[in-house]
Amino acid sequence: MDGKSKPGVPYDVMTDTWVKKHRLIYIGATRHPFILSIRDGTVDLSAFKRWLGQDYIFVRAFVPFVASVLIKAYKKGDESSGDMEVILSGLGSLNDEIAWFKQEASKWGVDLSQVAPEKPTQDYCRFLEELMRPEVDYTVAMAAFWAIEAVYQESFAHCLEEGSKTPTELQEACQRWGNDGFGRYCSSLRNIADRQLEKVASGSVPLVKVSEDAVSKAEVTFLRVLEYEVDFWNMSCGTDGHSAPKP
Ligand SMILES: Cc1ncc(CNC=O)c(N)n1
Repeated sequence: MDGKSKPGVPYDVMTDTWVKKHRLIYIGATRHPFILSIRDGTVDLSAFKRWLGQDYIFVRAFVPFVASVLIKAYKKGDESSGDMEVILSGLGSLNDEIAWFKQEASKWGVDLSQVAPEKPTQDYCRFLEELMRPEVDYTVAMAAFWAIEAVYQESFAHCLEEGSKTPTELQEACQRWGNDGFGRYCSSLRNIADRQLEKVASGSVPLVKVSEDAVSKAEVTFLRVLEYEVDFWNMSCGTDGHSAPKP
C-alpha cells in the first residue's frame, strides 16, 4: 500500500490490506474444517474435548501476553488514546473465560490438571512468550493481539450464523467468542493496531516513532498467528499427524 487515496474513495487500513493479501491463509484459519464441523453439527465430541483442554493451556499463557501488551500501552504514555482501557477489558474477560473453561471441562468430564500441552500448543505458547519481550514493539504486539482474537471471533461467529446446525451443547462456547460484544472488542483492537501502523503508512509525522521495520515485522507476525491458529485447529481435529493412526 502506498498510503495515498483518491478523493472520496475509501482506502484500506493496513489490517484490511493484510487480510486481502493473505486471504487464503486467513480463510484457512477462520473457516477451518474443525469450525465447519461444529457449524454443520458433525463435530466429533472427542475433538471438541481435546480442543477444550488444549485451549485452556493456551488461554493461561495468553493472559501474561495480554498483560505485557498492557505494559507496552502504559509505557507509550498516551493516556488519551484509551488503549489501556480496551486491553484491561480484555484481561477482565479472560478472567471470566478461565472460570468458564474450568466449568466446561467438568461438564465434559475433562480433568484439566491431567491435560499435557501438545506440540502445536507448546509452539504457540512459546511464540507468545517471544512476543512478551520488552524489545518487541507495541505495534507488533498489538497486531498479534488483534489477529489472535479476530480468528476466534470470526470462526465462532460463523457457527452462530443463520442456517448453522451447531449442536445446542456447543452453542455457549461459540457465544463466548462469537457474540457482538466480542466483535466490538475485536474492532477496538483492530483500530488500535491500525492507528499504530498508520503512523508510518500515511507518512504523517509520527508522534510515537514506528519504524518501517515494525510494520513489516507486524505483517510477518500476523501471518505467523494465522499459521499457529491453523496448526491449533488441526491438532484439535487430529489432523496434525500426531494422533492415532487411521484404521
Ligand atoms: C488458540 C486460541 N486462539 C485465540 C483464542 C481467543 N483468545 C482468547 O480466548 C483462544 N482462546 N485460543
